[in-house]
Formats: sequence, structure tokens, C-alpha cells
Amino acid sequence: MSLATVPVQAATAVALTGVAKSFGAVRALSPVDFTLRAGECLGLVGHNGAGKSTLMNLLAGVLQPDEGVFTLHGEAIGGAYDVRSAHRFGVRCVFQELSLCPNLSIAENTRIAHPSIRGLGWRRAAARLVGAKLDEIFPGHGLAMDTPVGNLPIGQRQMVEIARAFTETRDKALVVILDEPTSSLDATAASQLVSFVRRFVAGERSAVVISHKIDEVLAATDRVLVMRDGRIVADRPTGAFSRETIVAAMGHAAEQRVAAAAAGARSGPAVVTVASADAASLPLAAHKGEIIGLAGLAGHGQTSLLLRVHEAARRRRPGIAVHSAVALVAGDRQADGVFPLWSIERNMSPRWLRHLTRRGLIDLGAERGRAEDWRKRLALVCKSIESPILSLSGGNQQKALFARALGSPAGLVLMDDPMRGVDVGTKQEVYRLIRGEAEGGRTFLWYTTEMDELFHCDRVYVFHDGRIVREIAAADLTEERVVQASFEQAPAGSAP
Ligand SMILES: Nc1ncnc2c1ncn2[C@@H]1O[C@H](COP(=O)(O)OP(=O)(O)OP(=O)(O)O)[C@@H](O)[C@H]1O
Repeated sequence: MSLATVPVQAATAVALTGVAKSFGAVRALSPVDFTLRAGECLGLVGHNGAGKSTLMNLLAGVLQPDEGVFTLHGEAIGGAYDVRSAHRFGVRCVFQELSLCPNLSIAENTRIAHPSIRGLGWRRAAARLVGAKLDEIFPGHGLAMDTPVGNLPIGQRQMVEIARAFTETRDKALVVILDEPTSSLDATAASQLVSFVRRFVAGERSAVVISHKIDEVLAATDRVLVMRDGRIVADRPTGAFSRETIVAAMGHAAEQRVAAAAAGARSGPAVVTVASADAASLPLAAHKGEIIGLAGLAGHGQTSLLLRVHEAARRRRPGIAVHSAVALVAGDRQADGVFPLWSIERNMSPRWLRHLTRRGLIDLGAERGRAEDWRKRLALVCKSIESPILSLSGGNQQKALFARALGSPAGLVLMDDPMRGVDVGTKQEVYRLIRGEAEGGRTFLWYTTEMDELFHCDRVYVFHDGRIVREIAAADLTEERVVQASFEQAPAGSAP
């Protein structure tokens, strides 16, 4: 990187001037100028693969720029800039692909990010610091600091990653980057985080929020930068944007709500039934052609139900009957989704292969053709579908998982909060696809933490504490009903 001093205003916390980054032939970032002011919460939005994470990984010292000048808190960086230098300047990052070690406890993971916690009793000190931060950001989180992180569901892991980034020792957190911080949080935790970030920047500290949840960006930020194909294409105070103008600046067509509830969808045969576990839980049934939403606070049994149904398709599970082949779109793509050493194409095709086999041999041409078709349908941004899956941005990896499930012949598709990190334009395409597939007779069980997505469902089951406490038909669905039911201890029957 070429280094020189650039003049900056006193209130500028970060100025990156003319920074560019390529990965081989992929130009991830054209030279861009980026500034972040002290006391500001900046929203960074753009389509999947626009270059948001790359730009922030440069600021976090994870990647080195090909060219450009860095100035932090008025000081021009005069040498190599890496993760350690970023930490010294108070730059912290909450990564989209969580960076916690699964075999270590919450306290031990905190120590890794904060080397100044040392000496006798470091574990207790780390537990106290991160525990206090969790209490401050997510009151009522209920986490024990000696729990191995790998035992936590993804939403709680995301909370730990966030609290760890904001934890302060003698090293202060001055600039915190949050890359898709609420992608696995339910609405309550997400709004706790937004309130905390507003308090955080009320002093002279700054935050950058990367998100595909546009309403959240509008609520949390002071200014919004829109990126497109490695460039910054719009930079305005948040108040000067609306949801529609942000979506348009990203290069997406205007959003349209897909018609909900296919009339009479329920009349088909049951594809899956789950008996009630006890008197405090309702049974579940999904019929051919139905889109069934699973709602409630994160971690209240929705994912575990999907996994039990998935297992029941292979071997008998008490109380669950599955009358179809199943495909799963994993929500925790790092743990359950991608095959990290395989190409994009190979990651898409495992569920299709049986149908692409001729005389015991895989028809590679057909596999390639189908993968190319899904690449186009989902606007997957990549140089080639033969590239490694890990060369894709997070949202594009998620699209490959969609292609794997939707391209399979399975009659029942299980979706575990599958839109994590997927951009607004692709979501619209996927919603249309799901509705079209349902009309063609496919059944969907769809757990989502995004309230808006429940309105694409024909019926919704609300979970609390591992039980189904409410069934709501599309016609009766309101946000208030879902929120109210999320805190119910026992079934209240169908909505009136
Ligand atoms: N390690 C890598 N190797 C090759 N290409 C990469 C690598 N990391 C990122 N890219 C490419 O750089 C481009 C920008 O990716 P980036 O992750 O910055 O996008 P993004 O805007 O954060 O997307 P998303 O919303 O999906 O997270 C993409 O085309 C991506 O495929």
C-alpha cells in the first residue's frame, strides 16, 4: 500500500482514500474514498458481492489493500496495517461469518480477542467483562460465561460475537464494524442491539452497520453509503433516504409483496405431521402445496423441529410422520451448509445427483447446465461456478444453498431462517420462487426471524419454550399476534 498523510477534519474518525482490492481477476473494490465521522453510525448497504465486507475487512486489518491511504483518528498510517494495528486504533469487527472458537467457552473466546486480559484469574476477569457487556446490550440474555460456544445456537453465538467486540479493557472500542449483526437475532434482540448502538455513538465513538435489513438501517444509522459493484454510488444522511430509494440505489427493482395464502392450499394431503408433545403444545400439519411459517423468539424450538423432521424422513421418529423426500436449507451455513473445500457447482449439486446419473455415471454436462441455470436465476455474483465456494460473499454462499434445495426433487423443503445475508433483490426472487413451487405442489416449512417473511406464508405456528403455542392463518396474521404469542406459555388455540 502506498502511504502518505492526507488532511482530515478533526471530527473524522476514519478516512480511507483511494483504497482498492482485487482477488485474482475479481475486482472486489474499485478505488473508493470512505470516511467515518466521530459520533456517527454509518449504514453500509449494497447487493451481495458489492464489496461491503471487503471494504470493512481492509479497515479491520484482515485484508491488505492493493492501493490507498489510511488515516485513523487524524493519524496517517505509516507502515503495515493489520489486525493488531486496527485493535490498537480501537477498530473492532463483528464478522458476518462468526469468528468464535466453538470448543472454547464464552470467557475464553473473549480472552483471545483481548490479549491484555492476562495473569492469575484471567478467566474470571474475562467472564466478568463480557458478561457485563452482554447484560448491557442484551438484558435477560441468560448465558453462562463458561458455556462452550459450540453448544450455543447461532443467535446466541452472534450475541457473544457482538458483546466481545464491544468489550473494553485498557484498549478502547472506538470504531465498531457490525457486518450483518442481526442476521441470526430475533426481533427483540435486534432492537436491543439497535438501542445499544445508538447509545454507543452518542459519545464520540463510531459504528458501521452492514445490513440487508433496510428498515433496521433506517432506524439505526445517521448516514447511509450504498455500494454497487465495488463502488460507492450514493452517500446521504439517512433522513434523505427512504426504503424505496435505498433499494433503487442498490440497483434492485422495487419490492412487491408476493400474494400470500393460496386459497384452498390446505386441502391437499398432509406431507408432514408432528403430534403435540404434551398438553401444552399444539400439533403441526403441513399439506401439499402449503407454505408454513415457524415463528417466535430465536432458540425456542423452531430449528430443532426442522432437524427432527429432517431425521424422520430417514428413520422413524416418534410422533413425526413425513410422506415425502426432504431438502434442508441450513441457516448456520458455516456449520451445516457449505462444503468449504468444494466449488460452487459441487456445493449446489449433492441433492440433484441421483437425477443426473446415467448408467451409474454422473452426467457432468447436465450438472453444469443446471448449476449455470441456478446461478442466473439467483443472480449469483461469481467469476465462475467452478470457483471455490469460500471465494463467494456470504450472501452468495447462501444462494448456493438455496439452489441445492430448490433444485432437488424433494417435495418438502425445510428452511432454517434461510435468508441470512441475502440481498433485497434476491429475496424477492426467492419469495416468488417459493410461491411458484408451492403452487406446483411443493410444501415448505419455513423458520424465519424476519416478521415480513411470515406474510409470505399460508399459516404460521408460533413457538415458545420448545412448544407450539399458537397457530395463525394468513388472513389473521398480524405482527402484534405473533409477538403476543411468542411470550405465551400455553396454546391459546387458533387466532379468532
Ligand atoms: N477471498 C476471496 N477470494 C476471491 N474472491 C473474493 C474473496 N472475498 C471476496 N471475494 C469477491 O469479492 C467480491 C466482493 O465480496 P464482499 O464479500 O466484499 O461482498 P459483500 O458486499 O460483503 O456481499 P454480501 O452482502 O453477500 O456479504 C465478490 O465478488 C466476492 O466473490
